[in-house]
Amino acid sequence: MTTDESRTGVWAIVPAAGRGTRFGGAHPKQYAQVAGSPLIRHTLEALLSNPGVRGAVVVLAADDPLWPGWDEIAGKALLRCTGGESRADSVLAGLLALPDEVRADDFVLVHDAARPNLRQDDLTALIERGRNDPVGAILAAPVRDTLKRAGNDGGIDRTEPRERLWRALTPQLFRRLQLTRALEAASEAGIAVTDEAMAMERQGMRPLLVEGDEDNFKITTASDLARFEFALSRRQEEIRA
Ligand SMILES: Nc1ccn([C@@H]2O[C@H](COP(=O)(O)OP(=O)(O)OP(=O)(O)O)[C@@H](O)[C@H]2O)c(=O)n1
Ligand SMILES: C[C@](O)(CO)[C@H](O)COP(=O)(O)O
Repeated sequence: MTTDESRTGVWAIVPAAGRGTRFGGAHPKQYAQVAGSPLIRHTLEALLSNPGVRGAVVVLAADDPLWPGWDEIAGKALLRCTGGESRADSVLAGLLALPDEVRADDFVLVHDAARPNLRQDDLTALIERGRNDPVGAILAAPVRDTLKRAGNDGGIDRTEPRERLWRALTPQLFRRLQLTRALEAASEAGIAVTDEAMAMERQGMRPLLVEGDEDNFKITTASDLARFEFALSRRQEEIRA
């Protein structure tokens, strides 16, 4: 960790250019209303209200119909750029759109717009532990359920071993140039990486797993929205208590 980084915080990239096909609805899920705000607002406030985050680049679809045009949240700068066909393409676009103050070896965060329920203590832990790792780190949750491999007939083929299995979450924290090169290499090899860590692993690197809260789930289907509304109301009750 350089002295500058410890003083200024890290920049975040927020991929928000998806169509939300599994979610359905008339508009992309990042604009679904929860407690009076679009989902993406909850995500951006969770990120930008943390003292360890300096600003964010939101990656939007070229035809995004609803971006409200915010240029700052929680007093932090909010930039935007246009995403691509895949989430990895969108993250690459975000990396290229970061301000010049973000140096090649500075750490940057990537966090899904679709993960609004990010806890401050998890975000802070990821930044602190990731910055002290030679490669970087991701929030993740250990698998606690028994895992089944399904057959084509809907029956169970077998139970999969779950020892040392984790579910990758976001944010994921890596150095700007290393992540850019890893994503470009995966793209050139025709490999569709589903998270940033996968691109880094392909380069022979071993990102650190930082355990995060199970409630940092991704809004993927419509039922996830009700789960977030409940989590939000529970958190607001905790604050009032
Ligand atoms: N080309 C893409 C695809 C996805 N994302 C973003 O990546 C995050 C995680 O992706 P996912 O949950 O799969 O969102 P969608 O791609 O919108 O969902 P679906 O696969 O159901 O269409 C979301 O914040 C989404 O907006 C993106 O920025 N660019
Ligand atoms: C990045 C991610 O959220 C980690 O679990 C996940 O891989 C995104 O997958 P999606 O299919 O693009 O939602």
